[in-house]
Amino acid sequence: MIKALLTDIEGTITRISFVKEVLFPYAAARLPEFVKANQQQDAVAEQLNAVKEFIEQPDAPIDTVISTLLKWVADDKKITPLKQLQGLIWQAGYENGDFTGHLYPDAYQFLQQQKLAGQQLYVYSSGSVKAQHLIFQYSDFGDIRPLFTDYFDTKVGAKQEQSSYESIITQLPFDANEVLFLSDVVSELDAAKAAGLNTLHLIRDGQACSVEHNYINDFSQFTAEYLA
Ligand SMILES: CSCCC(=O)C(=O)COP(=O)(O)O
Ligand SMILES: [Mg+2]
Repeated sequence: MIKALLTDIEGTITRISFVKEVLFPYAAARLPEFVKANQQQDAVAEQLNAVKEFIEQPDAPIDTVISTLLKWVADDKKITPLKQLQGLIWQAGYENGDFTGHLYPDAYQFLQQQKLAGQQLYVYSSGSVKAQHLIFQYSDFGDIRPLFTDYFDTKVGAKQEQSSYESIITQLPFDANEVLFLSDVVSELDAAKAAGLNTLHLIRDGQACSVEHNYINDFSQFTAEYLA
């Protein structure tokens, strides 16, 4: 019996185009200036050092670090230091009202209903925990952070890795078979399933079908059978 839901963000409860056409370009446009202006701050310096470590160039100049980060943005790489820096940059965008966090109305209604019904709600996204807090604090439906019990990002590992889900489960008061993972990406669902979690595939365009996982096109199609 399902006691907790673990949800992805982009493509599952949030429109992909909001992330790719609003959030990513906003961060990319401001990243060089942000990094140069804040490179001495601990939170930023830590991520810049992580980039240098990743590219195995401990003495890389700041311009090399910035061009590496921008290449990762262009390639949509889910590499932890990039995702952490994006979260820091998005803060100003949300606070200035440049955008609000997109949430599908059916997803918002679903999350509210499940919370009211007693499910614990958790988030696992490649976006940093800070970015997750921001999208929910400044969501289209206001501050919805109270819906969620806890948040996980790539600090537990990549979303395609079975070990990431095993690590999350060790941090929850539930067994893997009591958790339902929601995502739009088959490789993530495969990894979660291998770790013993239940899975539900969100296929928002309504065209494809899923053979390996239960699937729905939006949360209006969610039924109690997925909680059994
Ligand atoms: C927290 S909103 C930004 C999401 C993001 O940066 C991203 O890469 C999307 O990853 P997800 O795991 O939510 O599909
Ligand atoms: Mg996703």
